[in-house]
This record gives sequence, C-alpha cells and structure tokens, in this order.
Amino acid sequence: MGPDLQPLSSTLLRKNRCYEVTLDPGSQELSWRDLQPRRNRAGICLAGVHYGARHLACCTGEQSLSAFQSVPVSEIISVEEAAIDGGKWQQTFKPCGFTVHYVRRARKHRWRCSEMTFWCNDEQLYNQWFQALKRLLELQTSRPKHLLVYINPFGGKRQGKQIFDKKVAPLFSLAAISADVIVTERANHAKDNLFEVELDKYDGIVCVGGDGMFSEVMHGLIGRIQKDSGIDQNNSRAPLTQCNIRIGIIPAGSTDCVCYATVGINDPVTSALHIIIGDSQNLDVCSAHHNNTFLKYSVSLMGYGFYGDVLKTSEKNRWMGPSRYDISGFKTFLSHHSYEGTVSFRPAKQALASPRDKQLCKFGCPVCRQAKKQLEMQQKEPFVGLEHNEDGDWQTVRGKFIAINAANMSCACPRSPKGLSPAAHLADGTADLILVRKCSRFKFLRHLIRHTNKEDQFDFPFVEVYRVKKFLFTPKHYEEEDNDNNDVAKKHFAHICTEKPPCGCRRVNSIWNCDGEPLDHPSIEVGVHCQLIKLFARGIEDPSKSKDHVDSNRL
Ligand SMILES: Nc1ncnc2c1ncn2[C@@H]1O[C@H](COP(=O)(O)OP(=O)(O)OP(=O)(O)O)[C@@H](O)[C@H]1O
Repeated sequence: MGPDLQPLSSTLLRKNRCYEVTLDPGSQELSWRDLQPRRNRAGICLAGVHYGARHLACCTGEQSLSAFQSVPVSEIISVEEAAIDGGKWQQTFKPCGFTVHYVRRARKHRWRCSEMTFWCNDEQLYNQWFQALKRLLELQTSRPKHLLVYINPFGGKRQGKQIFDKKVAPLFSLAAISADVIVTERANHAKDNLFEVELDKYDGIVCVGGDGMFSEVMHGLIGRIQKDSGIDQNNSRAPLTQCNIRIGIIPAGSTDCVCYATVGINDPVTSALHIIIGDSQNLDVCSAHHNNTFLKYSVSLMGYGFYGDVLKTSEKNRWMGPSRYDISGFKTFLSHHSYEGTVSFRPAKQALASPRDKQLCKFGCPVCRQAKKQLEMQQKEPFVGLEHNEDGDWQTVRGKFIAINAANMSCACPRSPKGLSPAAHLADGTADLILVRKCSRFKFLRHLIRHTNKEDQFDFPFVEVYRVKKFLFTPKHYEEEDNDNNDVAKKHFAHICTEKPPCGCRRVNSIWNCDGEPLDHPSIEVGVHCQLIKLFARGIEDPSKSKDHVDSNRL
C-alpha cells in the first residue's frame, strides 16, 4: 500500500443493514462486519461474538450469520460506482455507493466473480472509499493490462470462440483489460504469429483451446525468445533464455491437462480470474533433441510405449472426437506391446524431494520456491555449483518396457486426479522418469488402476521411478530400422506390414508422445529447463488451507 494511503474504517450500508467496513493497509484486506445483532433459529444473538478465526462465517439453514468477512485486495477484480435504481430514491437524497467485484472460491478449485455493494452517507465518504480502493488496485502491479489472445475455433467441442466471448471477455472488460484477439485459421497460425508480433506491447499471451493449442503457443513464445537472444534451439546444451511474459490458458479443448494441473480445474471462468488478478506460476520445460536437432518442448508428459501407442491409434481416429482417447487406450491395452531399448539418465542428486513423497506440489510449494532461489543464484554466479557437482552420475537401464514415461508435472486430470506422478513438481527443474518393465497384462492393469485410486502406482517390482534432470533413450532396433535399406523396405511393404503384420512379426518401435503430439524420432535426448516459462496460475490450492477463505467468501 502506498505511503499516502491510510486505513479506512466506516459504517456503511449494505442491503439495508449497517456494516463496519475496514480497508487495512497492513493486511491488504477489505473486511466487513454486520453491526446489527442477528438471531439464529434458536433465537441466540450472534453479532459481535468473536469466533476465534477471523474468516469464520456461521451458516444456519435460514441465513448466513457473519461475524467478520474479508477479501484480500489482491483478489478484488474491480470497483465501480454502484448503479442506482432511480425510482427508488427521493430526489432530495441521492445515495452514493460502490460495488466491489471480487474472487469467490467455489467447490473443487473453481473461482467465481462475486460482487457486493456498500452505500455511503455522503459523497465525501464515498469518494474516500472509491479512491482508496482504486488506488490499491492500481498498486497491484502484477496484473495484466493488455493481452494477446489466440483462439482455436476448432479445439475440443469447437466452442473456443463462444467460451471467450461469453465467459472471458466480459470479465476482462470488468477488470479494464484490453485484448487483441486472433482467431486462428490453421494449425501453427499462433506459433508463426508469435515470431512476428511486437511482444513488448503485451503483458501476457492467452490461448483458448486445449493442450495442443497451449503447446503451439508455448513453442512460438520460447522459439521467439530464443531467436531474439541469439540462442540456437538445436544445441541441446545451450541454456535457454527464460520467457518472462506469462501465458494464460482458457481451457476449451478435448484435453486440458496443463490447465488442470496448474489451476486444479479446467474451467474458463476460473482461468480468466487467475489471469485478471495477475497470478504467476513458473513452469519447467523439457526439450527433446535427436542428433543435435531440436524436436519439441514438453511441459507435462513424454511417453514412449503405452502412451505413444495410444497417441498413434487416437490420431487415426480423430473423427471420433474426444472419445477417441478412451477407445485407443483400450485398444492399446489389449495389444500389450513391449519395446526393447536403453535408458540413460542423470538423477537429480540434490533434489529436495522424491517421486515417492506424500507431500505434493501445491500453491506456494517450498520445493519449487527453493529451486527458484537456486536458479537465481546460478544466474547471478553461473560458475558456482557447476552442473557436474550438483547432479548424480549417469545411470543406465536396459530391457523391455511396456512404458517409458517422463512426467514434468503430476499430469493430474479429471480421469486420474492424482496423476501419473503425483509428487512431481511444477517448477523444481526435474522430471520423474517412470519405467514400466515388461509384465503380464493383468499386472499392468493393476498398475494402471492405481492411477485412479489412493494406492501407490510405483509400488510394483516391475515399476521403477527416478527423479532426473536429463535422460536419453535409444531403442534397440533403432539403428537397423533407420538405415536407408529399411526406408526402402518400409516404402514398399508399408501397406502390408501395418498395425497387425500378417507375417506375425512384432512391432519393434513405438513413438514418443510429447504432450499429446508425436515426435519424429524414437531415439531422443531430453533435458529439463528449470522454470523456463510462466503461466497465469498459482498451482493447486490446498483445500484444507483455503477452506476458511471459501467460507468467508460465501455471502
Ligand atoms: N484454426 C485451426 N485449424 C486447424 N487446427 C488448428 C487451428 N488452430 C489451432 N489448431 C491446431 O489444433 C490442434 C489441437 O488444438 P487444441 O489443443 O485446441 O484442441 P483439442 O481438441 O484439445 O486437440 P487435441 O486433443 O489434439 O490436443 C493444435 O495442435 C493446434 O495447433
């Protein structure tokens, strides 16, 4: 709060009742308390009673009997002059009121926009309140003022444009955020545009669509920033330049996993509110290279074997819409392929946590905060704590695998609320490498089922999990498959040797599923770039910690 702003406390009117309303510069909170005694069903007077917790609101079946309610200034969306119903007031007395729009927490990490109006006795008092609130909102410097929005009109159920126009744009205009909107006309439109656009004009980039659309925008932004800083993305060892402009995701796709794992729900209004209040969540990004050629970036899952095959099958069935993922998952499970290869990885020796932790990455995660401090130290003094001192030695695992997964975040989604690697962190500079060795179909099913319940999916002898900073994968048959002779053979016999070769020979290689997109090569080198990008999000709030807030915000 600015030095010129003093605490304000006044008796104001709300719904014909007197409230003590306070704007506290220290705690940065707007709070209010009903001054008149209310009676519950048993006739017991409740006003003025101190309930211990400041945010506590008592609810009876009849009415809410509030003691003290509050909203942090950081969660006030806007303040505006209250609309007056002309006919209701005598000409001699024209009341002055202000309406505060603020974030209300609803169930399951949903945020909603609520409002309340306070009326003042005179214009001077109104001005005092209105100016103080306005000034405080101006001091929220992390909030965006001007955004660049890309809408994929064909993502998910093709509702992207409507979702933005009906649910998001009105909230942006309430919060005085202006937006340049581009409705994409083709795949890669947003990515190409990001290489040309004047980025300095914007406080954030918003994508309306699914994970594919987010990936496109992320590739455009990272690529643009590296180009501007003269960094060659093909060099797998080059330290990439951080992207400080935040990306907002308005979920409107068939899969919205990145949004779900960083906000806790795929709900357009919730995401819009996180953008408006200027939330910021750093995010690690994996880069995949093949022979010093950049392939793709990933923020959630890189999967070879099972998840690669699911993608392969689902791409063939795009016409089915979102249900294609279920069908291809089932088909892939039945086919039960395993793939031979070598995985080499560099464990994160100094990792502050492990993939088997019970402590999950939540809003304000101490592990990610510590990683941020380490990163800042490294950026200041790049020669202190050189990489080879920090990380473990390379380790190698060979064998036949049903799945090789690298989870850069929990990968929680509505189907698997705890995700593929529940204790993975959003911004600790590591990924969880999960190796599922060849096993019976029944055992693999048990492993899969544990993604949906509370049991530990890593607690099987055929599953290994490592927290890593880098890894390499080479399929056993890659060399033979990749040579020219084989290319010729593939060309001639591709129509015969498809999914189920009549000759009975088994498929030797899978593909990599990189955040839902296929990679061109099975043999890859992957590195994690700590906190490379930022999202308009805050990580998942712990319901037990935000419960008081939920109650206090329910008016
Ligand atoms: N106008 C457009 N026409 C065709 N494709 C587009 C267009 N705009 C974006 N795309 C591409 O569509 C792909 C899928 O988009 P999106 O993620 O929004 O939808 P989705 O239904 O969730 O798809 P998926 O499940 O494949 O991720 C993205 O890779 C993006 O590059």
